[in-house]
Amino acid sequence: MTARPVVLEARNMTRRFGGLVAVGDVSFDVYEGEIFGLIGPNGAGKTTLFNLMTGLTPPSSGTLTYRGQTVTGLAPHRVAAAGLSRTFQNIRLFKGLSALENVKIAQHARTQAGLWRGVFGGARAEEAAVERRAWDLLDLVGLGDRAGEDAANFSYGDQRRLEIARALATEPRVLLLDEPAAGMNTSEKGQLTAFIREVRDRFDLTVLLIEHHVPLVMGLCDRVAVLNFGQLIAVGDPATVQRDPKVIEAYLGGE
Ligand SMILES: Nc1ncnc2c1ncn2[C@@H]1O[C@H](COP(=O)(O)OP(=O)(O)OP(=O)(O)O)[C@@H](O)[C@H]1O
Repeated sequence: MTARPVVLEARNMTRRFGGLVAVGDVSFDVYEGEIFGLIGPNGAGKTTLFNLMTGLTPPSSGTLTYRGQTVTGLAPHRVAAAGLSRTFQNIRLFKGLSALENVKIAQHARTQAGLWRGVFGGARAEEAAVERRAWDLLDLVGLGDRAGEDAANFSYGDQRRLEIARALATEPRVLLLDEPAAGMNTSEKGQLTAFIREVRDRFDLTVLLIEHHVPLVMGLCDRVAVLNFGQLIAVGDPATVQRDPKVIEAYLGGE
């Protein structure tokens, strides 16, 4: 794993909210193609760290570089355009719009740029390509036969799949998933490991995920980082991290 190129370098990332250090001096590397899990007790700073990495929250200090390019300080849409795309703990679909429309909207930023670049293809060709790709993505996440349905009618599991399709629509190189199993039933959770691996392989992605469901993290992730009170207390392969006394203490002491 360590022979692979580093795609993300987090260096001393810190975020304070008043007197609270939500994320304190966090540094780690993520290697190309790995599935990297971020765990920790409630309030440990996981979502804040994702927000710092994707431009939603500016860091108090520290940097994130993606393939050598500093992405901290960029607006969220610029971070996405650089290749980092994410889903949210609280699902952010457009309710009242169909699954297909939800995916098409997510492609919008990319295709506008493409519209100006495309000398030979007109708007109609562009629209057809958007539509085709949206269908492909829905097929991939197993929702191809429900493309016309209102996203509001989907189960949690299906809404999360649709969110992943939307994230993939921006053609990311790195996919950040905030609690992909939240709200899923046991059978949906069971399918999620294979699904995330399939998405990683098919799109040649690096995947970061926050997840509370420990068996899922342990069975899915190549490496795991553990946050506790904003501090990174362990990074390593799942078996080693699970045995780490600091990690055991954080979970037993915190919950
Ligand atoms: N915008 C904010 N303003 C003030 N405090 C915040 C803000 N966002 C997060 N915090 C605080 O920062 C700390 C870390 O929160 P965060 O949501 O990142 O943790 P988490 O590990 O993602 O938690 P959970 O597992 O419960 O989702 C918490 O104490 C939280 O209350």
